[in-house]
Amino acid sequence: MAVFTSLGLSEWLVRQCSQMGINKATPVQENCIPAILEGRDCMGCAKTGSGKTAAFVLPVLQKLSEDPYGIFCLVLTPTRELAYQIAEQFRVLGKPLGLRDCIIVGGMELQTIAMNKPFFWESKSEVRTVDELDQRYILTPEKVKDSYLVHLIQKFEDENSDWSIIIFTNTCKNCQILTMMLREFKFPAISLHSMMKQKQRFANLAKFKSNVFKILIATDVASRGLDIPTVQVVINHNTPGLPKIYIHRVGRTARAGRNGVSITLVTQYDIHLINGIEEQIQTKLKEFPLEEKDVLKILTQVNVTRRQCEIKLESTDFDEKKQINKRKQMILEGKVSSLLML
Ligand SMILES: Nc1ncnc2c1ncn2[C@@H]1O[C@H](COP(=O)(O)OP(=O)(O)OP(=O)(O)O)[C@@H](O)[C@H]1O
Repeated sequence: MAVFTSLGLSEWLVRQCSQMGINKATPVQENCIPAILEGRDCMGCAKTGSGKTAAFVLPVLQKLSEDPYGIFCLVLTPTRELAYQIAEQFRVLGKPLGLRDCIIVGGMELQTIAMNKPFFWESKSEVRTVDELDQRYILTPEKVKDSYLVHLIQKFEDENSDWSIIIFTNTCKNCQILTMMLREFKFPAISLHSMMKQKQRFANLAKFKSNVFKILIATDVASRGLDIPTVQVVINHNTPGLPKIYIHRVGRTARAGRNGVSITLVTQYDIHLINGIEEQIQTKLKEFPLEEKDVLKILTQVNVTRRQCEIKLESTDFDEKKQINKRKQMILEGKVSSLLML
């Protein structure tokens, strides 16, 4: 690993990095920072949690410090939460510059920016090595996905004093129901999905980051880029349909060289999806050992609780299909870009 000064970064930036515990450059930083400093267009591709943000934030700050004038940099992100997270990195690293930033989310038109002759760097492996991330699966019968989940969380709670879990699920409705259900079981759970008001999304994320709530139940709105170093476990409540989504989701743990576990709940109908994932990540998922009889003990209680939560949700105005249709209509009418809907 190279030290930052050897990559051409100024002393003040190296000092800022070391205050954040960043002393040696990761491969994506080592390869991209000099190219960006040379003024070349650059595309960097590396595994999750490997410091891609600092790979562009650092050279941007250096260039800005050399000529601190005007609107210098526009960063586009796939989700609103990520926009705030990246702005925070700019603020922390760029503090000595008195950097001013502006976050724009939702409700604006986007324009395409043309790039020519980019420098392209891709790491050999885009996915985690087994050393850092222990990737597991649990084969579950169809309609008892939820009992396994409750049992798993119970197990983590019993075995660890300090724990934090992200559970990914496929729809906003499922996300909402799972949160209600886990709360019935007195778990400290909170949700994050795109049917929530933005203010609530930020508030919930902040509560999870500060460990007030130890379980975040989220849709794929949280699967890209979120950097919460304390997350030890990612549970896929549904098997992701695409390997790329799997890679992004499980990449929310084992960040920056830390260890982590991912557990994917798999039904007999998802085996082909797991095969596709294993092929892409070139790793065989290992089975997560669980005592089935312990799961069966809570089966009825979990099913009844879930049904009660579904009934409770039906009595509210939570209508995911209606929301989706409304958004599609807005995109069709050109009132908003699909990118800004995430
Ligand atoms: N050189 C470094 N040494 C140690 N930690 C680092 C280094 N660079 C960045 N980090 C830390 O690593 C963590 C992950 O960085 P970052 O969020 O940029 O990863 P990423 O590659 O963008 O991940 P993802 O693909 O999931 O978005 C952050 O907490 C960041 O502060």
